[in-house]
Amino acid sequence: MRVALGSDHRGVQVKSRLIQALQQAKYEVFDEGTLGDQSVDYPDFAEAVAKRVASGEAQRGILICGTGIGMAITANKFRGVRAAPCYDEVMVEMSRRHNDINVLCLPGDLIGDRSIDDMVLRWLQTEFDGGRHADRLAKIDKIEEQTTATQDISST
Ligand SMILES: O=C(CO)[C@H](O)[C@H](O)[C@H](O)COP(=O)(O)O
Repeated sequence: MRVALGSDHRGVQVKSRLIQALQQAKYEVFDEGTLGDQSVDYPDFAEAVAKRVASGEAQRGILICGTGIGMAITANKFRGVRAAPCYDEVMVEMSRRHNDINVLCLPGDLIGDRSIDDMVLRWLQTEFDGGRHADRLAKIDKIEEQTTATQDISST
């Protein structure tokens, strides 16, 4: 599985640690930056990761900023991306089983001493439950199609 990772300055240390853990676990990794601790704008990195996932070049994305919120807002602008901030094991597992999220947004500032590597590996390995949850995701896809079509019409 190919995984794209991105962070802003608040998530860069967590990103480095995760890249090592994922490579050790034999995942193929794209590092979309940032690479240093200078202040940067999280939408730039969320865009890079979301494009990898939306295009199919990566099956999953992981974004880390202070809270994960801005990353999720940005990534969800891309068709086919389902992103959410998750901060503990239960959120991580349910985000896969019920919502089939493909971009995990982590709060670098709030994760504390939790084992982030284990949390992320659990997220990567948890399957979607399907069934009634798939019907709900289909409704979200329909809304996405309708709103995109409306936006296209109003911009002409
Ligand atoms: O979630 C975020 C954006 O919604 C993050 O917490 C950012 O990392 C944060 O806003 C960056 O703030 P800074 O004061 O410029 O470090």
